[in-house]
Amino acid sequence: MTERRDFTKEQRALIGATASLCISACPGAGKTHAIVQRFIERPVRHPRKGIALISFTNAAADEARRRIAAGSDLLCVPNFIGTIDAFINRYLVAPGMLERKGVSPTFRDKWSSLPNTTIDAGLAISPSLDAFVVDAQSAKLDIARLPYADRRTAHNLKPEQVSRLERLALGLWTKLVAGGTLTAAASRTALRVYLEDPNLKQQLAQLLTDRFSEVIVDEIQDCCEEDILVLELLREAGICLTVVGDLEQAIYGFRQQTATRLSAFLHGLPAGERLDGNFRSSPAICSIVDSLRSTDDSDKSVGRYQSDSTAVQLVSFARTNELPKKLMKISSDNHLGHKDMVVLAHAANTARSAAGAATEYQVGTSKLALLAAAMYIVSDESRSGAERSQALTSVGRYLRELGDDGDLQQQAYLAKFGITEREFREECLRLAGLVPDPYNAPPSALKTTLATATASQERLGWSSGSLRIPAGDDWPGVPKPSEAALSYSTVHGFKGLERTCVALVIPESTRSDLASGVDQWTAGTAGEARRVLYVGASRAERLLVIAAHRSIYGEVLSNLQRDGVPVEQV
Ligand SMILES: Nc1ncnc2c1ncn2[C@@H]1O[C@H](COP(=O)(O)OP(=O)(O)OP(=O)(O)O)[C@@H](O)[C@H]1O
Repeated sequence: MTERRDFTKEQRALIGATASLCISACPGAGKTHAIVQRFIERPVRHPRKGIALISFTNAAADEARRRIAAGSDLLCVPNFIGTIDAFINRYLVAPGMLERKGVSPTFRDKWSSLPNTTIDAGLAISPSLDAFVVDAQSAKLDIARLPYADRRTAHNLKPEQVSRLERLALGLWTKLVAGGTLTAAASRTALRVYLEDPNLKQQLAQLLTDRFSEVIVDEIQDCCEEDILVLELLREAGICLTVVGDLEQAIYGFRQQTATRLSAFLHGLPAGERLDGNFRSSPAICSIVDSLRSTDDSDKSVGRYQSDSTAVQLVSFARTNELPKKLMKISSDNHLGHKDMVVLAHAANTARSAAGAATEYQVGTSKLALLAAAMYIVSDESRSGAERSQALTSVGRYLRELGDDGDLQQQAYLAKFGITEREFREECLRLAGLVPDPYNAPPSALKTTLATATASQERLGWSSGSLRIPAGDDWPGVPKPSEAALSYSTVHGFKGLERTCVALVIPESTRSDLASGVDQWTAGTAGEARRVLYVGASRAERLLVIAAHRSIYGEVLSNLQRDGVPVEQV
């Protein structure tokens, strides 16, 4: 089962409640631990029904699974542990689509994981279908979703050219969805449609009641509008609902639009006592978390660092590439190893650079170069599992585009070649493993190796014939190993996680969202940018380093002093 621990009286009240309940909690209050324990103890169990434990990110769902012993029956049907997207896909959209269209859908993270999903209108750019905001009736190009290099070109397109792209995008989207392939956004569009049909809504509610006696939702503050629709459906269906969260940790923009509806929903649930004991962080960190919070709630350090007197460390910088050295020195001065520190920032590039990692690479646009980069990343053990898995998806996509069946939907393609999705990925992995470092030799060598991979070509139906060798038989760009001096993440990506030492980077005031969070903090106003600072700071257990650009350093220092946060300038 889980790690042994003594739960507090407040945590026990959450674990043992026998009816629906809404609990708010400070960061590090152990709400995730408590709800995992509730999932295990199941005070509202039913002999045939399961319990669902829903999180908002894959990382959080993985963490919940990790805390429940591997192989435990609790991880199996009829129980569910996963993200809200997976819950919606499996228990609402899949049965809804089967009922409505007689099709069992498949779900993809992004359209770009599928072949032939770029929109080619004979213009200077061919955006991915992912760059469009689509509902069932219209598609709209969202320039912010384009690669940086394409944005200027996109801004210069004539209105009729944009309309042409949008028409083609809507056509492709409609074709893919009708064939039963959906991304998370498409799935939510379908969900709305299904829940507007009273009969179908009733059927789906019945399916949920037959399946679950209780649904537990972690991080309730992250709900968007469709998620609230689902919660309302669960409540109407009479399923016991246990929801926990911290409204101050709402750091996704859509929360703004849903705040009122979410509050109304939460007010309809019986409220439990707020959990205000922070097991994660030292007193100094609890103190800056209180300062960053826009309400008057105050937390108490009650965990293993409650007697630690280390102050928050404040460091100034002019350029982020000065930071790796400074941060490493701070971690050694505090007797911490480099692995104990994570560098967090709002933007991935800032975090990457402050951690001393290689910058993003440009590998060119030829299929051979793209395939080489994806194969290289798949085999690069220094990269994260997510990055390598995404690269494997890209290998699959490029191979499919090299075949005659690129237009077939993935399910039809797999059926045609008599393989499962898993076998498809294994084949892609095998192929990538043939040339773990394509950059050791010129592009023509990779092309020759691919031409001799006949078993893979037959099994997956692709051919290397159309691959062009880049000019001069030289690689246009080479992905550098992603070995960073320190580990790093965006604040959003590190939500729900913790580390002994966190370095939170606040870049130059004119360019950064976090700097506007500092303005909100100074002015005492609530805002998402301030909440991002709050989430970032509250990930630290023993040592929090605030790396503030020199343009904002003074303001950060005076806020800390104003609120009595123990601070040391380093
Ligand atoms: N009763 C307890 N006794 C000791 N340590 C605890 C207890 N409950 C939780 N913890 C520890 O506190 C830390 C935070 O727990 P958890 O991640 O569950 O908090 P959380 O409320 O979900 O945090 P957040 O919302 O900030 O992500 C973990 O390291 C956990 O092991």
